Amino acid sequence: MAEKNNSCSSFSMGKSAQERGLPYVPKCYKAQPFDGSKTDAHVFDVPTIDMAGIQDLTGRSVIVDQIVNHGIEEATIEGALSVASGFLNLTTEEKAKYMSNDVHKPVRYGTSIKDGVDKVQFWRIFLKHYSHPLNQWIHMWPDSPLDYKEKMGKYVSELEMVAQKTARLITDSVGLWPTYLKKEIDNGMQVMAVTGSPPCPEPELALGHPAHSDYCGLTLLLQDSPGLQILDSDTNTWMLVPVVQGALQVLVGDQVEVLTNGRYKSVVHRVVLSSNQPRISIAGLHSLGMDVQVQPPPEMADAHRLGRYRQSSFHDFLDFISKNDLGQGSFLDMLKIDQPN
Ligand SMILES: O=C(O)CCC(=O)C(=O)O
Ligand SMILES: [Fe+2]
Repeated sequence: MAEKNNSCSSFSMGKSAQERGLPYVPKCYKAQPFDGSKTDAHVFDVPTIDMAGIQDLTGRSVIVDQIVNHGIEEATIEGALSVASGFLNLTTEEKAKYMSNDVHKPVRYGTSIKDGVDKVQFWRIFLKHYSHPLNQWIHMWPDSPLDYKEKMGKYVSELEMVAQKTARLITDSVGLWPTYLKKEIDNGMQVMAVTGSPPCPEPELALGHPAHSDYCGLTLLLQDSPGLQILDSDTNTWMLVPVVQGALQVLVGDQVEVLTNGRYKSVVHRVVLSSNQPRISIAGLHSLGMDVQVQPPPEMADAHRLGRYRQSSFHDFLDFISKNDLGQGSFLDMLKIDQPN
Protein backbone atom coordinates (compact mmCIF):
# COMPACT_ATOMS: atom_id res chain seq x y z
CA MET A 1 0.00 0.00 0.00
CA ALA A 2 3.08 2.23 0.28
CA GLU A 3 2.49 3.53 -3.24
CA LYS A 4 -1.07 4.64 -2.61
CA ASN A 5 -0.06 8.27 -2.08
CA ASN A 6 2.81 8.37 -4.57
CA SER A 7 2.98 11.10 -7.16
CA CYS A 8 2.10 10.45 -10.80
CA SER A 9 5.72 9.94 -11.79
CA SER A 10 5.60 6.56 -10.01
CA PHE A 11 3.07 5.46 -12.62
CA SER A 12 5.12 6.19 -15.72
CA MET A 13 4.81 4.38 -19.05
CA GLY A 14 4.33 0.65 -18.63
CA LYS A 15 4.03 1.01 -14.85
CA SER A 16 0.45 2.19 -14.51
CA ALA A 17 -1.67 0.89 -11.62
CA GLN A 18 -3.95 -1.02 -13.97
CA GLU A 19 -1.11 -2.62 -15.96
CA ARG A 20 0.36 -3.80 -12.66
CA GLY A 21 -3.04 -4.91 -11.38
CA LEU A 22 -2.83 -2.95 -8.13
CA PRO A 23 -5.67 -3.85 -5.75
CA TYR A 24 -6.44 -0.17 -4.96
CA VAL A 25 -6.71 3.16 -6.76
CA PRO A 26 -3.64 5.34 -6.07
CA LYS A 27 -4.26 8.96 -5.15
CA CYS A 28 -3.16 10.35 -8.49
CA TYR A 29 -5.88 8.39 -10.29
CA LYS A 30 -8.63 9.95 -8.22
CA ALA A 31 -10.99 11.88 -10.45
CA GLN A 32 -12.22 15.15 -8.92
CA PRO A 33 -14.74 16.31 -8.02
CA PHE A 34 -16.30 13.12 -6.75
CA ASP A 35 -19.63 12.63 -8.46
CA GLY A 36 -22.19 10.22 -7.05
CA SER A 37 -23.96 9.76 -10.39
CA LYS A 38 -20.95 7.93 -11.77
CA THR A 39 -22.15 4.43 -11.21
CA ASP A 40 -25.93 4.88 -11.02
CA ALA A 41 -26.59 7.24 -13.94
CA HIS A 42 -29.92 7.14 -15.80
CA VAL A 43 -29.87 5.38 -19.13
CA PHE A 44 -30.00 7.78 -22.08
CA ASP A 45 -32.81 7.17 -24.56
CA VAL A 46 -30.59 7.25 -27.65
CA PRO A 47 -32.21 8.49 -30.89
CA THR A 48 -31.60 6.30 -33.94
CA ILE A 49 -30.26 7.13 -37.39
CA ASP A 50 -31.42 4.34 -39.73
CA MET A 51 -29.11 4.45 -42.72
CA ALA A 52 -31.51 2.28 -44.71
CA GLY A 53 -34.13 5.06 -44.68
CA ILE A 54 -34.28 8.77 -45.45
CA GLN A 55 -33.02 10.83 -42.53
CA ASP A 56 -33.46 14.47 -41.75
CA LEU A 57 -31.52 15.89 -38.83
CA THR A 58 -32.77 19.45 -39.41
CA GLY A 59 -33.46 21.36 -36.22
CA ARG A 60 -31.30 19.16 -34.02
CA SER A 61 -28.58 20.72 -31.92
CA VAL A 62 -27.18 17.66 -30.18
CA ILE A 63 -26.28 14.38 -31.80
CA VAL A 64 -25.57 11.36 -29.67
CA ASP A 65 -27.31 8.85 -31.85
CA GLN A 66 -27.00 5.20 -32.64
CA ILE A 67 -26.62 4.30 -36.29
CA VAL A 68 -28.33 1.12 -37.47
CA ASN A 69 -28.35 -0.48 -40.91
CA HIS A 70 -24.97 1.13 -41.50
CA GLY A 71 -23.91 -1.71 -43.80
CA ILE A 72 -20.99 -3.01 -41.71
CA GLU A 73 -21.53 -6.72 -41.18
CA GLU A 74 -21.65 -8.20 -37.72
CA ALA A 75 -18.67 -10.43 -38.60
CA THR A 76 -16.56 -7.37 -39.47
CA ILE A 77 -17.46 -5.74 -36.15
CA GLU A 78 -16.74 -8.95 -34.24
CA GLY A 79 -13.41 -9.28 -36.10
CA ALA A 80 -12.37 -5.74 -35.10
CA LEU A 81 -13.36 -6.31 -31.47
CA SER A 82 -11.49 -9.62 -31.35
CA VAL A 83 -8.18 -8.19 -32.66
CA ALA A 84 -8.61 -5.15 -30.41
CA SER A 85 -8.90 -7.50 -27.45
CA GLY A 86 -5.98 -9.57 -28.80
CA PHE A 87 -3.74 -6.52 -28.86
CA LEU A 88 -4.85 -5.10 -25.49
CA ASN A 89 -4.26 -8.48 -23.83
CA LEU A 90 -0.64 -8.78 -25.01
CA THR A 91 1.85 -8.46 -22.19
CA THR A 92 3.09 -4.97 -21.36
CA GLU A 93 6.53 -6.02 -22.74
CA GLU A 94 4.96 -6.96 -26.08
CA LYS A 95 3.15 -3.63 -26.29
CA ALA A 96 6.23 -1.68 -25.19
CA LYS A 97 7.51 -0.98 -28.69
CA TYR A 98 4.45 1.19 -29.36
CA MET A 99 4.62 2.96 -25.99
CA SER A 100 4.97 6.73 -26.18
CA ASN A 101 3.95 9.96 -24.48
CA ASP A 102 4.36 11.85 -27.78
CA VAL A 103 0.79 12.76 -28.79
CA HIS A 104 1.96 13.49 -32.36
CA LYS A 105 2.95 9.85 -33.04
CA PRO A 106 0.71 8.18 -35.64
CA VAL A 107 0.75 4.87 -33.72
CA ARG A 108 1.06 4.77 -29.95
CA TYR A 109 0.22 2.73 -26.89
CA GLY A 110 -0.39 4.29 -23.49
CA THR A 111 -2.78 4.64 -20.58
CA SER A 112 -3.36 8.33 -19.78
CA ILE A 113 -2.68 11.08 -22.31
CA LYS A 114 0.84 11.46 -20.93
CA ASP A 115 1.56 8.54 -18.64
CA GLY A 116 3.09 9.53 -15.32
CA VAL A 117 2.81 13.23 -16.23
CA ASP A 118 -0.89 14.20 -16.35
CA LYS A 119 -2.09 15.36 -12.94
CA VAL A 120 -4.90 12.81 -12.91
CA GLN A 121 -4.12 9.45 -14.52
CA PHE A 122 -6.75 7.42 -16.42
CA TRP A 123 -7.72 3.82 -15.61
CA ARG A 124 -7.45 2.46 -19.14
CA ILE A 125 -5.01 1.11 -21.70
CA PHE A 126 -5.17 2.22 -25.34
CA LEU A 127 -3.73 1.87 -28.80
CA LYS A 128 -4.23 4.84 -31.11
CA HIS A 129 -3.41 4.77 -34.78
CA TYR A 130 -4.07 6.81 -37.87
CA SER A 131 -5.96 4.86 -40.50
CA HIS A 132 -7.08 7.03 -43.43
CA PRO A 133 -5.89 6.72 -46.14
CA LEU A 134 -5.28 3.13 -45.10
CA ASN A 135 -2.30 2.40 -47.34
CA GLN A 136 -0.40 5.31 -45.81
CA TRP A 137 -0.60 3.97 -42.25
CA ILE A 138 -1.40 0.25 -42.11
CA HIS A 139 2.23 -0.87 -42.32
CA MET A 140 2.89 0.92 -39.02
CA TRP A 141 0.14 -0.93 -37.13
CA PRO A 142 0.92 -3.77 -34.71
CA ASP A 143 2.13 -7.08 -36.15
CA SER A 144 0.45 -8.89 -33.31
CA PRO A 145 -2.14 -10.38 -33.27
CA LEU A 146 -1.26 -11.66 -36.74
CA ASP A 147 -4.69 -10.78 -38.18
CA TYR A 148 -4.80 -7.28 -36.59
CA LYS A 149 -4.09 -5.44 -39.84
CA GLU A 150 -6.53 -7.50 -41.89
CA LYS A 151 -9.48 -7.36 -39.50
CA MET A 152 -9.04 -3.81 -38.21
CA GLY A 153 -8.25 -2.65 -41.78
CA LYS A 154 -11.56 -4.02 -43.07
CA TYR A 155 -13.49 -2.39 -40.23
CA VAL A 156 -11.89 1.06 -40.56
CA SER A 157 -12.40 1.19 -44.34
CA GLU A 158 -16.11 0.48 -43.94
CA LEU A 159 -16.35 2.85 -40.99
CA GLU A 160 -14.89 5.66 -43.10
CA MET A 161 -17.80 5.23 -45.55
CA VAL A 162 -20.31 5.46 -42.70
CA ALA A 163 -18.57 8.61 -41.40
CA GLN A 164 -18.77 10.23 -44.82
CA LYS A 165 -22.50 9.45 -45.13
CA THR A 166 -23.15 10.78 -41.63
CA ALA A 167 -21.18 13.96 -42.36
CA ARG A 168 -23.36 14.45 -45.41
CA LEU A 169 -26.52 14.19 -43.26
CA ILE A 170 -25.16 16.89 -41.00
CA THR A 171 -24.07 19.31 -43.72
CA ASP A 172 -27.47 18.84 -45.41
CA SER A 173 -29.34 19.52 -42.17
CA VAL A 174 -27.82 22.97 -41.69
CA GLY A 175 -28.38 23.95 -45.30
CA LEU A 176 -24.77 23.82 -46.40
CA TRP A 177 -24.36 22.81 -50.00
CA PRO A 178 -24.68 18.99 -49.93
CA THR A 179 -21.21 18.36 -51.20
CA TYR A 180 -19.71 21.19 -49.18
CA LEU A 181 -16.54 19.93 -47.53
CA LYS A 182 -16.69 16.66 -49.47
CA LYS A 183 -13.11 16.98 -50.63
CA GLU A 184 -11.88 17.99 -47.18
CA ILE A 185 -13.75 15.07 -45.63
CA ASP A 186 -12.47 12.56 -48.22
CA ASN A 187 -8.94 13.81 -47.60
CA GLY A 188 -9.46 14.07 -43.86
CA MET A 189 -8.13 12.02 -41.00
CA GLN A 190 -9.45 8.94 -39.29
CA VAL A 191 -7.80 8.19 -35.96
CA MET A 192 -8.74 4.94 -34.26
CA ALA A 193 -8.68 4.77 -30.46
CA VAL A 194 -8.81 1.15 -29.29
CA THR A 195 -9.37 1.30 -25.54
CA GLY A 196 -9.60 -1.26 -22.77
CA SER A 197 -10.65 -0.55 -19.21
CA PRO A 198 -9.63 -3.40 -16.91
CA PRO A 199 -11.87 -3.97 -13.87
CA CYS A 200 -11.12 -1.37 -11.21
CA PRO A 201 -10.95 -2.28 -7.51
CA GLU A 202 -12.56 1.06 -6.52
CA PRO A 203 -14.61 2.13 -9.54
CA GLU A 204 -16.20 5.05 -7.73
CA LEU A 205 -12.80 6.76 -7.39
CA ALA A 206 -11.26 6.71 -10.88
CA LEU A 207 -12.39 7.15 -14.48
CA GLY A 208 -11.53 5.29 -17.67
CA HIS A 209 -11.61 8.63 -19.47
CA PRO A 210 -12.40 11.97 -17.78
CA ALA A 211 -15.00 14.40 -19.17
CA HIS A 212 -14.06 15.80 -22.58
CA SER A 213 -15.38 16.47 -26.05
CA ASP A 214 -13.55 15.05 -29.07
CA TYR A 215 -11.51 17.36 -31.31
CA CYS A 216 -12.83 15.89 -34.54
CA GLY A 217 -15.95 16.19 -36.66
CA LEU A 218 -17.59 12.90 -35.80
CA THR A 219 -16.73 10.04 -33.49
CA LEU A 220 -18.20 6.66 -34.40
CA LEU A 221 -17.97 4.32 -31.46
CA LEU A 222 -18.37 0.64 -30.68
CA GLN A 223 -18.46 -0.53 -27.05
CA ASP A 224 -18.69 -4.14 -25.91
CA SER A 225 -20.03 -3.28 -22.45
CA PRO A 226 -21.46 -0.17 -20.76
CA GLY A 227 -19.29 2.65 -19.45
CA LEU A 228 -19.79 5.56 -21.82
CA GLN A 229 -21.70 8.48 -20.28
CA ILE A 230 -22.75 11.75 -21.87
CA LEU A 231 -23.42 15.03 -20.11
CA ASP A 232 -26.96 16.33 -20.50
CA SER A 233 -26.14 20.03 -20.63
CA ASP A 234 -29.74 21.10 -19.87
CA THR A 235 -29.79 19.35 -16.51
CA ASN A 236 -26.04 19.04 -15.98
CA THR A 237 -26.42 15.32 -15.28
CA TRP A 238 -24.54 12.32 -16.61
CA MET A 239 -26.49 9.74 -18.62
CA LEU A 240 -25.34 6.22 -19.44
CA VAL A 241 -25.24 5.29 -23.14
CA PRO A 242 -26.50 1.69 -23.40
CA VAL A 243 -24.80 -0.96 -25.53
CA VAL A 244 -26.89 -1.92 -28.54
CA GLN A 245 -25.64 -4.98 -30.40
CA GLY A 246 -24.42 -4.08 -33.91
CA ALA A 247 -25.19 -0.34 -33.60
CA LEU A 248 -22.59 2.41 -33.85
CA GLN A 249 -22.76 5.40 -31.54
CA VAL A 250 -22.18 8.76 -33.18
CA LEU A 251 -20.94 11.70 -31.11
CA VAL A 252 -20.61 15.14 -32.65
CA GLY A 253 -17.16 16.62 -32.08
CA ASP A 254 -15.66 20.11 -31.81
CA GLN A 255 -15.01 20.55 -35.56
CA VAL A 256 -18.72 20.14 -36.36
CA GLU A 257 -19.57 22.68 -33.64
CA VAL A 258 -17.13 25.14 -35.23
CA LEU A 259 -18.13 24.41 -38.84
CA THR A 260 -21.83 24.88 -38.04
CA ASN A 261 -21.00 28.00 -36.01
CA GLY A 262 -22.55 26.48 -32.90
CA ARG A 263 -25.75 25.09 -34.42
CA TYR A 264 -24.54 21.66 -33.33
CA LYS A 265 -22.84 21.30 -29.97
CA SER A 266 -20.02 18.86 -29.40
CA VAL A 267 -20.87 16.17 -26.89
CA VAL A 268 -19.16 16.07 -23.50
CA HIS A 269 -18.58 12.44 -22.51
CA ARG A 270 -16.56 10.27 -20.14
CA VAL A 271 -16.06 6.59 -19.30
CA VAL A 272 -16.91 5.08 -15.93
CA LEU A 273 -15.50 1.83 -14.58
CA SER A 274 -16.71 -1.51 -13.30
CA SER A 275 -15.29 -3.63 -10.49
CA ASN A 276 -15.72 -6.89 -12.38
CA GLN A 277 -16.41 -6.30 -16.07
CA PRO A 278 -13.52 -5.55 -18.45
CA ARG A 279 -14.57 -3.20 -21.25
CA ILE A 280 -13.35 -2.60 -24.79
CA SER A 281 -14.29 0.28 -27.07
CA ILE A 282 -13.20 1.19 -30.58
CA ALA A 283 -13.65 4.87 -31.38
CA GLY A 284 -13.12 6.19 -34.90
CA LEU A 285 -12.41 9.93 -34.75
CA HIS A 286 -13.05 11.55 -38.13
CA SER A 287 -11.76 15.03 -38.78
CA LEU A 288 -10.45 17.33 -41.46
CA GLY A 289 -6.77 17.06 -42.42
CA MET A 290 -4.00 17.54 -39.86
CA ASP A 291 -3.17 21.11 -40.94
CA VAL A 292 -6.54 22.28 -42.28
CA GLN A 293 -7.62 25.42 -40.44
CA VAL A 294 -11.21 24.85 -39.38
CA GLN A 295 -13.46 27.87 -38.90
CA PRO A 296 -17.13 28.78 -39.38
CA PRO A 297 -17.76 29.22 -43.13
CA PRO A 298 -19.42 32.50 -44.20
CA GLU A 299 -22.69 30.63 -44.95
CA MET A 300 -23.04 29.81 -41.27
CA ALA A 301 -22.94 33.43 -40.09
CA ASP A 302 -26.18 35.31 -39.57
CA ALA A 303 -27.25 38.44 -37.73
CA HIS A 304 -27.02 36.69 -34.37
CA ARG A 305 -24.14 34.43 -35.17
CA LEU A 306 -21.10 36.05 -36.70
CA GLY A 307 -18.13 33.70 -36.61
CA ARG A 308 -18.23 32.49 -33.02
CA TYR A 309 -15.01 30.44 -33.07
CA ARG A 310 -11.38 31.08 -33.84
CA GLN A 311 -9.74 28.91 -36.45
CA SER A 312 -7.75 25.85 -35.39
CA SER A 313 -6.34 22.63 -36.80
CA PHE A 314 -5.92 19.10 -35.50
CA HIS A 315 -2.22 19.87 -35.22
CA ASP A 316 -2.98 22.87 -32.95
CA PHE A 317 -5.11 20.61 -30.77
CA LEU A 318 -2.31 18.03 -30.42
CA ASP A 319 0.09 20.82 -29.45
CA PHE A 320 -2.42 21.93 -26.81
CA ILE A 321 -2.80 18.50 -25.19
CA SER A 322 0.95 17.93 -25.27
CA LYS A 323 1.25 20.89 -22.88
CA ASN A 324 -2.00 20.71 -20.87
CA ASP A 325 -4.06 18.17 -18.98
CA LEU A 326 -7.55 17.25 -20.13
CA GLY A 327 -8.93 18.88 -16.98
CA GLN A 328 -7.15 22.21 -17.53
CA GLY A 329 -9.83 23.97 -19.58
CA SER A 330 -11.09 22.69 -22.86
CA PHE A 331 -9.52 23.46 -26.22
CA LEU A 332 -12.98 24.28 -27.60
CA ASP A 333 -13.57 26.87 -24.87
CA MET A 334 -10.38 28.63 -25.96
CA LEU A 335 -11.70 28.85 -29.51
CA LYS A 336 -14.95 30.54 -28.49
CA ILE A 337 -15.26 34.24 -29.27
CA ASP A 338 -17.52 36.09 -26.86
CA GLN A 339 -20.44 37.67 -28.66
CA PRO A 340 -23.59 39.39 -27.49
CA ASN A 341 -26.55 37.00 -27.83
O1 LIG B 1 -14.25 4.34 -24.54
C1 LIG B 1 -15.17 5.06 -24.91
O2 LIG B 1 -16.35 4.67 -24.96
C2 LIG B 1 -14.93 6.50 -25.30
C3 LIG B 1 -13.52 6.78 -25.72
C4 LIG B 1 -13.35 8.23 -25.98
O3 LIG B 1 -14.10 9.06 -25.52
C5 LIG B 1 -12.23 8.71 -26.81
O4 LIG B 1 -11.37 7.90 -27.21
O5 LIG B 1 -12.20 9.92 -27.10
FE1 LIG C 1 -13.95 10.88 -26.59
